[in-house]
Amino acid sequence: MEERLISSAADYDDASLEYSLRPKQLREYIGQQKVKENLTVFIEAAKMRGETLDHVLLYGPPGLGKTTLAAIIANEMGVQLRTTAGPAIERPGDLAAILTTLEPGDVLFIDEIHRLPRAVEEVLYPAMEDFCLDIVIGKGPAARSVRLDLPPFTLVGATTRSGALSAPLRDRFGVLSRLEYYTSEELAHIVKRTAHIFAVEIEEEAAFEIARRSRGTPRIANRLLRRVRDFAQVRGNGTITFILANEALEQLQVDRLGLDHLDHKLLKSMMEKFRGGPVGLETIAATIGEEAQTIEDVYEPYLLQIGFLQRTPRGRIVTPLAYNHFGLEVPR
Ligand SMILES: Nc1ncnc2c1ncn2[C@@H]1O[C@H](COP(=O)(O)OP(=O)(O)OP(=O)(O)O)[C@@H](O)[C@H]1O
Repeated sequence: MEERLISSAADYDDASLEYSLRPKQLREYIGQQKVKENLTVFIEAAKMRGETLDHVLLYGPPGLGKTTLAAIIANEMGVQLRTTAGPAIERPGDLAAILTTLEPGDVLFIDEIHRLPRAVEEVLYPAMEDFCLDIVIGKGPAARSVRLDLPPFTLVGATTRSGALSAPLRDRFGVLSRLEYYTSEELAHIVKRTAHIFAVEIEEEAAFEIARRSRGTPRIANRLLRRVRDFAQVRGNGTITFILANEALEQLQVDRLGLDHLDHKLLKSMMEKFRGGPVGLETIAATIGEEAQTIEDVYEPYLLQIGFLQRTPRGRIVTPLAYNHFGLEVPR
C-alpha cells in the first residue's frame, strides 16, 4: 500500500516523537470531554477506596489517543504502565509471563485487543475477574491444573473495532469509553501545544488550517505540523504563518478537508465511471487497483464521516456534498 501523509496509522517518525508529545495528565489531555469526566471520577473513587481501577476498554478509530490515555491512567493512579499488543501475545504462556511480573495496582495496556488468540483470551477471563491464572501442567492423563494468584491490576484494552471483540471479553470491562473524532477547535489546540513543545511560533489561523486538514485525528495533526514546520524553516523565517501553512499543505497535496490524491482518485473514478454509484466495493477496488479491505478500513471511514460517501445495500454512493467539493454538477 502507498505511504500516505494523512494515514492515521503511526509511521516511524511518529513513533519516535509521540512519546515526547504525549500529555501526562488528564487535564492536559485535550477534547474527549465525556471520557475524561468519567475517568476522573472513577480514578478519584478508586484512589479514595485504595483499590485498583476497574478494567477499561477504549475504542475508536486509530490515532485518537488511546495509548496516550492508557499512560495517563497509570500516571494518575500512580502506578506503572506495561504495554503490549494483541498480536504479540501468541500463546497463553506469553500472557502468563506478563501477568506474573505485574506489581500490585499496575496498568496493563493491550493494544489491538481484538486480535488476541482465543486460547489467550480464555486465560485472561479469570485473570480479569478473580486475579488468578489457571495453568495446565503436563500432558495427557498426567495433566493437572494449578491456580496461581496474581496481584490486582487494571487492564486497559484498546481496539479500533469494538464489534470484533468477543462478548465474554467485552463484558469483563467495567468502563467502556468510546473516543470520537476531534473538532477543528480541539485539533488547533493540540497543534498549538505541539508547536509550543517544538519551540516554533505559529499563527492562530495557521493552527486552524492544519487542524481542518487533519481528519479529526491528533496523530495526523502533529504529522502535518512537522511537515509544515519544515517549509517554514526553509522557505520562511521559521514562523508558521497562515499563508505559509496553506502553501505547504497544497504542496503536500492535502486538500482543505484533509483529502489526498488517493481519496480524490477513489471519488473521481466513482463519479466519472459510475455516475456516482451505487457501486459495489469489489468493483471500486478493481477500478482503482486497491484491495477491497484497504478501501473499507483506510479510505472509507473518513469519507463516510464527512458525508462524502454513503453505504447502501446496493453499493457505495458519492453524495452531492462530494460533487460540490470538486465543483462538479450532481448527475440526475
Ligand atoms: N487529547 C490529546 N491531546 C493532546 N495530544 C494528543 C491527544 N490525543 C492524542 N494526542 C497525540 O496524538 C498522538 C497519537 O496518539 P496515540 O498514540 O495515543 O493514539 P492511539 O489512539 O493510541 O493510536 P493507535 O490506536 O493507532 O495506537 C500522540 O502523539 C499524542 O501525543
